[in-house]
Amino acid sequence: MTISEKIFSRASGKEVKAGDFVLANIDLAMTHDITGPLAVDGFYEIMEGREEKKVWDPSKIVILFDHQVPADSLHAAKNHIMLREFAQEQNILNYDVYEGVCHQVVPEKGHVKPGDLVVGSDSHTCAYGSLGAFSTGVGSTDMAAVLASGKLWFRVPQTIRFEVEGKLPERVYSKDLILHLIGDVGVEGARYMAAEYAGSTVRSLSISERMTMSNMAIEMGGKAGIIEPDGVTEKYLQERIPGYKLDPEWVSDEGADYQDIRHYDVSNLEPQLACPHNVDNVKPVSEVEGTKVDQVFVGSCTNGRFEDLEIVANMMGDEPVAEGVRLLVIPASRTEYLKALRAGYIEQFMEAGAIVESACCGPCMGGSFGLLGDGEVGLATSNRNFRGREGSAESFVYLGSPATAAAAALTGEITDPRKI
Ligand SMILES: CC(C)[C@H](C(=O)O)[C@@H](O)C(=O)O
Ligand code: SF4
Repeated sequence: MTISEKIFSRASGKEVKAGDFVLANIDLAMTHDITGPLAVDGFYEIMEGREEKKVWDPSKIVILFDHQVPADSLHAAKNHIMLREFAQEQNILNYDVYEGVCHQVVPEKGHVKPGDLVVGSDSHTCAYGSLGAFSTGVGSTDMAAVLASGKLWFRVPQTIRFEVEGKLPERVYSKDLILHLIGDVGVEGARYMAAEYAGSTVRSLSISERMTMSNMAIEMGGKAGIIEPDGVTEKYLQERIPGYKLDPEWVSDEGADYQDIRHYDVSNLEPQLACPHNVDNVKPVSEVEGTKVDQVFVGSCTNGRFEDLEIVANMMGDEPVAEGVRLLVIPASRTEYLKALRAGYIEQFMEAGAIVESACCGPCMGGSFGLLGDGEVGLATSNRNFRGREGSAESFVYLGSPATAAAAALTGEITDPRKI
């Protein structure tokens, strides 16, 4: 069995394999300020006529505010009021108004562990696969059903395994690797499959770097982006769940039935960029060098952690942001912000002329602020570059690693970070 088949077997109480339809028990459900209100409406619709209108288990629900914080419109403010009231009424204690981007906060607070079945009403919920959970995004109506019953039906997905070997060269990171994989298989390459990342390269990555890879599984159509848990996972969890011990069950069996196994050697991988307007339009940075940029955005659930900010800070040193370029730095959570603050990086960014905002999604999906205007070019460490994603439909978004972002912030154009 693959790790995903094992998780679905446990969650549905019977042995299942890829292709089976199951009704599974959910271990954790996450919703946020954009998709939450619709899920809550749906929940009350399901509950109509019942005397007790209670969620299935308040301790297994997490509600976070991140896409439009602080409220950037009256509509957002209304959504926030509704969710706060819902959390209070339902006794949902795991809710927070300004803790940061959901996909950073959920693992950071120790809500997810290997073997869990997690759903979130956000497509990048696949990020928690970095901890060996089967974690996937669902729509608000599915979330309504989960809030009411704690169950959801699934077709157990096939698995596509990515075996990655070799040491990542200097200034080449897990973001470059995942972009490379997406470029290779395409935006539908893992459609409805669990993307399983394995091999010595993946093993050598920190949880932060693994999160970047799991986060972007959806950009190849993946249902999940799962990494078998190991000592690195155990250590991360022990810092969050006192006494946590890794259960050796949560790995794929030798000879498990895969849809496809793909092999990669990253020893010579160059820094990669997803070019406008699709995440699978991936090219080595060297091919796009010299393109002028108007805005560099360092942040999001993909690459807004302390480690990412550290890469940018180290590359920038005491150099200023290039003239005419807006560098927008938005840490992914309050915790990551504080770590960067204490390390002196926030001060460094401010001195360099950057705009530093508190933890939220920022311009990642063209939400609250930092939008690109007609004809403008942005380079972002986030995960999507669809037309209009960060503002104007006439703007252009490139996606790259924090190092590639730092290089562009320093030079004002797309630059190979290995040259800095
Ligand atoms: C707002 C939400 C539905 C959306 C998602 O599901 O991914 C957003 O987070 C995104 O990244 O596009
Ligand atoms: S940071 Fe971007 S990708 Fe992540 S949840 Fe927010 S909008 Fe979605």
